[in-house]
Amino acid sequence: MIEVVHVNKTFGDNQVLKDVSTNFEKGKVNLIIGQSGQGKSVLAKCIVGLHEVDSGQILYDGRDFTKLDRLQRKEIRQEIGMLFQGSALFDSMTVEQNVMFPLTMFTKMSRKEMQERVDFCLERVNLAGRNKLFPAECSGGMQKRIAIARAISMNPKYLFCDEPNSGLDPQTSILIDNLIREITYEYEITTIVITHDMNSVIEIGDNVIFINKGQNWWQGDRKSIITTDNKEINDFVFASEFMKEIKETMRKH
Ligand SMILES: Nc1ncnc2c1ncn2[C@@H]1O[C@H](COP(=O)(O)OP(=O)(O)OP(=O)(O)O)[C@@H](O)[C@H]1O
Repeated sequence: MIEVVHVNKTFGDNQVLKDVSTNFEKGKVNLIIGQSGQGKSVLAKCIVGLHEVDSGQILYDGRDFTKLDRLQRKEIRQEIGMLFQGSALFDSMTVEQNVMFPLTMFTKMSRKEMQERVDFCLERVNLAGRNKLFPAECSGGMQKRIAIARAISMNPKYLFCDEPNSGLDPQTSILIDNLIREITYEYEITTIVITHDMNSVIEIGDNVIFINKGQNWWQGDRKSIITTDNKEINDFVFASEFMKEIKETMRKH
């Protein structure tokens, strides 16, 4: 579990995060949603230590990241898998080399152990045998799955996904969402997904955190999002006529 406790973050005279407290639960898909510019990325960057908080605590299973020194932070960072927007694969490396990269950087595994781990991770994302391809030879959905294989290669306790569905067609988005959910449940990972995809909210939102005006405005699961009367979240999630219809249909059942 990751706990965020009374976190504040200001840039100049712009207070972006205002006393944000929330929990990201273990073995669950935790979604951060909200309009553009409300502080989602700043919150995520504070959690992984890319921004220092002004005040407050970030607890990784009880370990206060804000109080740790560089080496202690490094230990926690090695427990974090990152899935970046646009996959961020190395174009000059093969699929296998991309997935192996964190293992060569951060572990003392033998070549054989690394190979076994890479094969296992590629198998897990349904890319067995695609080891020698280059990213340019792979579709957008495949690239995302390679990035997921790389993110889980170190057996992470925590998984951060920044807009995992951006640039993907609806069907492939569902496949990626399902994969993220399966992996989260299977390995009991604390997964945090920043998303603008309302389909993901309804499909995989075990714990949804709605950031509005720099605050944790609303929090609940995908079922309570259907029934909430909170105006701002309703306006945001059910903005389109299509989403309004889905809400009405789901409310009736
Ligand atoms: N490094 C920075 N320096 C100064 N201001 C920043 C910095 N990073 C973010 N901000 C400001 O913080 C606010 C929130 O930005 P943030 O990137 O968290 O929004 P977001 O909710 O993730 O939006 P989007 O959905 O568009 O990615 C914005 O006003 C932005 O200008």
